Amino acid sequence: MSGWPDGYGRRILASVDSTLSEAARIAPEIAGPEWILAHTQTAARGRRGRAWSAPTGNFSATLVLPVAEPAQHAALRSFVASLALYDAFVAVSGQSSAFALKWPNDVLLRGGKVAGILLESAGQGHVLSHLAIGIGVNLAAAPSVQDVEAGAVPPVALRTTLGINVTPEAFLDALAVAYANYEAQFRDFGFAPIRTAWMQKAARLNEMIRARTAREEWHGIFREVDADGQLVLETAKGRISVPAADVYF
Ligand SMILES: O=C(O)CCCC[C@@H]1SC[C@@H]2NC(=O)N[C@@H]21
Repeated sequence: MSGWPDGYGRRILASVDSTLSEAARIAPEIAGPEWILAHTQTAARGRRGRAWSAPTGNFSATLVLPVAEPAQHAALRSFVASLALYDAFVAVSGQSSAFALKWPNDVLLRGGKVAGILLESAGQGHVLSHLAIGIGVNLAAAPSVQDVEAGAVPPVALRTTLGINVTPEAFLDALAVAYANYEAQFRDFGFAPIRTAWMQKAARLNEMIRARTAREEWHGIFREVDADGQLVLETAKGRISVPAADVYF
């Protein structure tokens, strides 16, 4: 992969509180998709209000997309972004079998978490005005296992796991090209091909997993991701579709 995709802008910051916060600040003034890359974030956030470790050398970026569509449809871009991340990892490492996708939107490297995605959005009612896709990749360093929730997959870094040094800028080049390809596919053909491609790279498909929210927990065989991006589990009480949860192996 090489070059930079047509129609996508790029801003590179030395330091920012969070590229997601910066995305919210610039969203009203942008006319097209814009990548924001920061070398350091001082207040990076992860899913479910968790803090995210973003030291210099790791990849911290947000893609801001002006969109005028229902939130449910826009949210499927977490799968678009996951696929793009997978392709970017393959492009920079030359390896594919080491990587897998964990529902809803983590990337695993040899079973450890190497990247995470957090979507944020703004708009009026059910229709959005912009979507921000925040992406963090442990290129150089991963937080220690004591710093993540008990039972979560252990964090890993690309450098220490595969011995590969990749700069955030080089990773952004690969990711931006891959993202633009999948975004065009999503725009032209909808979620179906994205869903199929995602499941081909899914971790633990047809295996027993646990899905947990603040209120409930389910055990079941991970059968598929449905047409709405929900996790389909075959439990002792039958098939269920889970719209949002944390997954444990
Ligand atoms: O919890 C997760 O797995 C999602 C982590 C998302 C982290 C990225 S780093 C760039 C962007 N800015 C943030 O504050 N968070 C996201």
